[in-house]
Parts: sequence; structure tokens; C-alpha cells
Amino acid sequence: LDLSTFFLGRPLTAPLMNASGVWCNVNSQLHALAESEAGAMVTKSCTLLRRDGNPEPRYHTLTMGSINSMGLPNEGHQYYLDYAERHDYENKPLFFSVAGLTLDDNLTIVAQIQDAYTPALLELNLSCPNVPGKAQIAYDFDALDVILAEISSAYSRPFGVKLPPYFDIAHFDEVADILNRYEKVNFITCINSIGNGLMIDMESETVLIKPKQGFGGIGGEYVLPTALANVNAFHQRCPKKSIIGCGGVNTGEHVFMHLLAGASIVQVGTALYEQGPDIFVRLKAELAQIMQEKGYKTIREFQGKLKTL
Ligand SMILES: CC(C)(C)CCc1c(C(=O)O)[nH]c(=O)[nH]c1=O
Repeated sequence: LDLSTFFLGRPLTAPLMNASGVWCNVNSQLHALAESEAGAMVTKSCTLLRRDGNPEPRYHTLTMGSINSMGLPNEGHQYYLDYAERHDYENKPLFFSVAGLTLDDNLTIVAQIQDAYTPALLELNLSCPNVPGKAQIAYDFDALDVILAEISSAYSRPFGVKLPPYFDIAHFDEVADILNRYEKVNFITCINSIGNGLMIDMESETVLIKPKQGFGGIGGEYVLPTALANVNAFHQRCPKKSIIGCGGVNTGEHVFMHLLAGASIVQVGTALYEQGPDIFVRLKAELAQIMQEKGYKTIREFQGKLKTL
């Protein structure tokens, strides 16, 4: 039973990894992921300098997921470059997530990744903030085009982008058209949390997290249908790019759905936050069980083969 899926020509031991931001801020967490059954791993989106992030409580578990407004707490890009230098790439590939606060910061960080000759794969987080008062980069299509043009000329290797969810077919079309003009963008990670949700505590009649008057990104089971749609939409529209699925994964069935919808690798966020890296043992076993029951020997036999009616 070959659970492995090929990603950028490399077989992974499992089509599973963490979602950026979860269990990947500091060395102890990164070490735990490196030792886990995950087939790959990604660092917390970094900024040029270290950030404390938002005041707590900034993450809260919900009945079917989570809400967070962490505020990009991270150790600064050099810390993750130092980790990338020590990482054992034979063990599993490492993705390096970047969310610079400005285009200049992104270019500075990317130039240093370039100079570090690290085998890590760049995942550019396009939920990074735009100029105040404007939508996040991924929702400002002109700014999206500019940042991709700038990074493509500053970075000589293939890289990927982490996208927030889109909800309009015209947006899938427009964003895919932009991405398809950048052949260096060879993978797309869909989705980041669904932005600016709000949940309420009935007893105290209060919001659940302190930052942004309680507004925060929604993750977990709530986002699975949106995640699957974005994975499939970009899988269909960007045939020359690999899709990394993210959103709503907590069982082998969810992993199977993401792969069927077109994902090559499946990221786990909220469920990993709640259950820890041992979750990859369970997900791997549950996926293998489903493949056994369906008579699939390899992922290739069903990956991207979602049927329509
Ligand atoms: C939302 C940003 C703070 C601009 C980026 C970091 C980030 C965060 C975060 O650090 O608050 N949370 C998410 O669910 N997704 C993200 O991409």
C-alpha cells in the first residue's frame, strides 16, 4: 500500500504535513514535527524581525473548529533560516513560510533564503497584510500581481503561495489567471483560515478572543467544504501546478477527500493544534484503511479524480 505521493519529484512517506502556524513556532515544536509521521513540515510564517503577536486570549477552540487572531507571533526570519540549516532533508522536506509585513520585507527575507542555498521550499503567505485600509494581498488582485512579479524576479527557484479562501467563481478564474502567468509558482496551498469570523460566549455575552474585538480566522470542520472547493477549483484551473490542501482535516476521510479533490499533500491545522503531532499516526492509518477498503494501492489511482454527476 503506497501511501506516498510525489511532490516536486520527491516521494513523501505520507501525504500529510502541518499547516503553517500550527506546532511550528519554535525549535522544540519543529523537532517534534520532524520526528512525527508527517511526510513534510512547514515553519510558522515569519516576518523580518521577531514579533510577540497579539494579546491573549488569541486562539479559542470552537465546537467544530477554532478561531484565532494570533497576530503573526514568530521568532523572526533568521531563527527559521537557522532551523532550515540544521533540518534533515533526507528525513522529510521542509517548507519555509514567509509573511513579510511589507513587500520590501518579503523581498529581503526571500533574498536571504536565496543566499542560504537551503533546500527548503518557499510558501509565500498571501494573507499577509496590505497597506492599512486595503484588503489582504490575496484579495487585492493588483497587489497580488505585483508581489508575484517582484518575488519571481528576486527568487530564482520554484516557490508556492498560501491562499485564503475565495467564494466567487469569478474570483477563482481571476486568481488562477494571475497565478498561471508565473511559472515559478509551482504549488498553491488552499486554504488559509476563513477570515474575520466571530463567536460568542452565551454565559458572559462576550467574544472569545481579545484582539480585533473578537474577530478572527476560522479553522477546523467548519471550513472543510470551502477548503475542498478551493483545492478543486485551483486543481482544475492550474494543471501545471501542484495543490496542497488545507482546511477542515481531522480524519482519514477528510484527507481522502482533499486528495480526490486534487491535493498532492494535505495540511492539518486546528486538529493538530488540539491533538498534537501523534495525529499523523492516526490519519495515516485511517487513510490506509480507506484505500484498502476501496482497493486502491497508490494515491495516484484516485488523486484528483473527483467525479461529477
Ligand atoms: C493573518 C496574518 C496575521 C496577517 C497572517 C498570519 C496568520 C495568522 C496569525 O498569525 O494570526 N492566523 C491565521 O489563521 N492565518 C495566518 O495566515
